[in-house]
Amino acid sequence: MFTLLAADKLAQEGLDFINSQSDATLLDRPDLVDLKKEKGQEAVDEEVGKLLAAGGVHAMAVRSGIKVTPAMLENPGNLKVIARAGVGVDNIDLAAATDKGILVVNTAEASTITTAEHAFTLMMALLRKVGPAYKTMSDGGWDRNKFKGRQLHGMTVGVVGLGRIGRTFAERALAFGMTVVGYDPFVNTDIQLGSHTVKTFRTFEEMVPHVDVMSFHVPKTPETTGMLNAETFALCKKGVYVVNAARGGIVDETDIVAACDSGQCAGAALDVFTSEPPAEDSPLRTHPNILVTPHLGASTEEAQTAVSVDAAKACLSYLRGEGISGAVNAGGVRVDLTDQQAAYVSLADRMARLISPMVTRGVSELDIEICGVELGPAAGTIERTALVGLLQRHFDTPLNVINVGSIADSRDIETRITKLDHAKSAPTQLTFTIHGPKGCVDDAPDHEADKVRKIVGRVYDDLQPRVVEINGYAMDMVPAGHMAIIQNDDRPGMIGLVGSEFGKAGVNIADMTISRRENADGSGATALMLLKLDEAASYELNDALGEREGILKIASVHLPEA
Ligand SMILES: NC(=O)C1=CN([C@@H]2O[C@H](COP(=O)(O)OP(=O)(O)OC[C@H]3O[C@@H](n4cnc5c(N)ncnc54)[C@H](O)[C@@H]3O)[C@@H](O)[C@H]2O)C=CC1
Ligand SMILES: O=C(O)CCC(=O)C(=O)O
Repeated sequence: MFTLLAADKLAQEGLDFINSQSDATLLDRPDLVDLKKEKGQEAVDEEVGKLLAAGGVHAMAVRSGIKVTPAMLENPGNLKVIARAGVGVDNIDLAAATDKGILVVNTAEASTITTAEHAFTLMMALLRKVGPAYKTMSDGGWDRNKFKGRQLHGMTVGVVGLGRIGRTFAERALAFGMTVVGYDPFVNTDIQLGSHTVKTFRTFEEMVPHVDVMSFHVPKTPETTGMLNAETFALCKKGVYVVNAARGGIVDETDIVAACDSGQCAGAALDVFTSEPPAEDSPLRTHPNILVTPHLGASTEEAQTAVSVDAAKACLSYLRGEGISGAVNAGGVRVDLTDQQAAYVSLADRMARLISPMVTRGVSELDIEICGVELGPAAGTIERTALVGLLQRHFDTPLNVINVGSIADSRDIETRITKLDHAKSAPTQLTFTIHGPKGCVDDAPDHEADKVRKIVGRVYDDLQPRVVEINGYAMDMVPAGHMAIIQNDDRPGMIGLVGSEFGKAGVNIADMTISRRENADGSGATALMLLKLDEAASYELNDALGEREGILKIASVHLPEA
């Protein structure tokens, strides 16, 4: 049974969806938003932190009403996924969630049209002075001269951020007879919207002198914060209009008040604020040329229903292993795999765990060769799974496919994936080659092949995983259960020696495969034994065997049963 904590005010339809599922229960806590207003974010951190630490929450959905902070996620219990019912994830500490292995998803598509419509509404209302005209009338007045506005048709609007909402806004502006230009560092050419070409500029500074109105549709990042400020206002036409329904602070709040005072800005419409709600005495609330709405961009029945249902579905789909949609922090990871792909992901886990104890000097590079086009979609999952298997025994932090990428980055571990389209002669298989930090994985490799660790695995038609090679030793064994890998001189008596040490320790050898590799200088050969055991080999047994003449290396590992 999965429990979803609705830690914000989510539309009923999403909550009803959770309640309608036989494997899910709902913990609806819209009061957390009021708690934040009354007692602050710390009180929310404490309250949600307690709920999570108790272990009964598997998924959490939020809007922008509360923040998801590192303090809240200190001990996340069984929390596996956080869904943002909306687009902007700036209220979720992604690094903290990623470090704890928690998937973060958003519902990016569901509120696009609604938000673009709100930005467009703000632009129209701003240019026709609808806000102050309404205020005058509701105060009992009537003034037709004071509220003369401007016509959109014929004006040039600059769209900052040509993603989903920016383009949807642009389409509407074109329909109103505006000229649309844009700036987006990730859009390198002019874009075609219907029969219209939207000219794009290389920099924001190049665009602003050309526009009568500008509208922001960018995420809040270090690059976008304060991008419209006193300096860039100075480059604008006098009397420019500004719309911000993206995030507070993208337009500098002090500088916009100054620009509206000086007339450099004829008027601004803001839906979003650096601090929400803004202070009661904020000049943004009362400036005659500033129109404000309380973060209503996504607030329509249609969008809120859609984001709430999408968020609930995304959580359950991940928890059930059906798929990941809207992932913000899990690039390339998929859970909706075919049986064959899933079998190769399981093989990757086993191969990495098996080889992990033989990597004694750390890892600097992992080369993953995936032979077989049918495994292509699973490449990201295979990569992350291999890293988890390789690194987990060396870390106290629980690793998973979500957090392992950032942990590997923080340790300068480079992963390279080569995808090969197998020819008829080459079977579908995975090969991992692990390089140590100083070009070696081993303190004193006797053989060139032991400078790296290489393991090759395949899955046959029975979907059972097989290891077919370790460092040049050919074999064919299902890696499962308690296992030991022993490298020894290839000479008579070694099998007996190993058998008798295990026998003395009372550990039964259930299966054994032996492979021989010639020494490069022709001086003889070494062998690799891969043993399946009925129970774990103790440290003492490993130590005792490791001391025996002719035994070069021994490592043991426990893998899931196949
Ligand atoms: N007011 C509200 O209630 C809502 C506000 N939003 C805000 O709208 C933003 C945009 O949403 P979508 O269009 O769905 O996102 P999107 O990801 O489809 O588009 C964002 C665009 O911004 C561009 N961009 C990134 N850095 C930039 C920079 N320095 N300068 C110019 N462009 C840059 C990206 O290349 C991308 O094309 C969200 O990040 C969110 O903050 C979204 C929904 C509701
Ligand atoms: O209504 C909300 O939850 C805010 C929507 C929003 O800002 C977003 O989706 O990014």
